[in-house]
Amino acid sequence: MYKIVLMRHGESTWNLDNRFTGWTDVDLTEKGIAEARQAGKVLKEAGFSFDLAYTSVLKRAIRTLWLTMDEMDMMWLPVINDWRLNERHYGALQGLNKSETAAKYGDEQVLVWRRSYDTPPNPLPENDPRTSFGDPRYAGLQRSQIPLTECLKDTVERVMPAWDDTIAPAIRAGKRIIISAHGNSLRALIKMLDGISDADIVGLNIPNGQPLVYELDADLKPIKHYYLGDQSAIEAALQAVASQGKAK
Ligand SMILES: O=C(O)[C@@H](CO)OP(=O)(O)O
Repeated sequence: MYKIVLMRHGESTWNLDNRFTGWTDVDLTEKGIAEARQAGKVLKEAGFSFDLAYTSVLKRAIRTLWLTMDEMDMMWLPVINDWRLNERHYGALQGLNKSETAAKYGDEQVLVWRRSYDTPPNPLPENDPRTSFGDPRYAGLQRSQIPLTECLKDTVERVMPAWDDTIAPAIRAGKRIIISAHGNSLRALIKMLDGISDADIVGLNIPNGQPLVYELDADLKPIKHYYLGDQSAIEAALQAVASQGKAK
């Protein structure tokens, strides 16, 4: 049996402002920093240790990992930064306030943009200053690999090769891993791991900064999963994420 830990970054400045974030590289708030440190404490108390970490190339996930590892006195842990673990690209919605967008277009439309499997928001125009073309962290990619928008299906299509090519082989080789990533890149991974249907994935939300343990069998199929920490706080955090896209 293998055990891996998935964790969404702590609260970011744009989570606090309730803005669509996607590939925008915003940092953690003070609360996000505290959540990341608390995650480290909880993991340490539960006896976890790791051989390898995976994260995205976005600082909210990277810093969450650093802070969690600092609490565990494991700053030495090897880290693989993989752009394929980035948040789902939110297209032209990036930067807009979620409640204001719901007031303008309706809660249902915003739910489709936030949670549907295959409906992407409108893309960023190619010449929009918010695109990631020219950003040195993506210098190794083809232009066609740098999204202008994504639906969850598109995110699954880049997260899965990261799982198949690097993460799954490391787990099979006996490495104890932690993945510090994002709400929707983790939804993509969990959809695949648990075989969640396109319809049911709409209801899956991931709270900030809470370690989520997956126990996997020899074929890397999930046996069970559970959040570590205060279960009622986690439930409240899940409901709060679900409500972010409502007008009121
Ligand atoms: O804005 C985003 O990029 C994501 C994660 O914070 O938000 P949502 O939960 O609306 O998909």
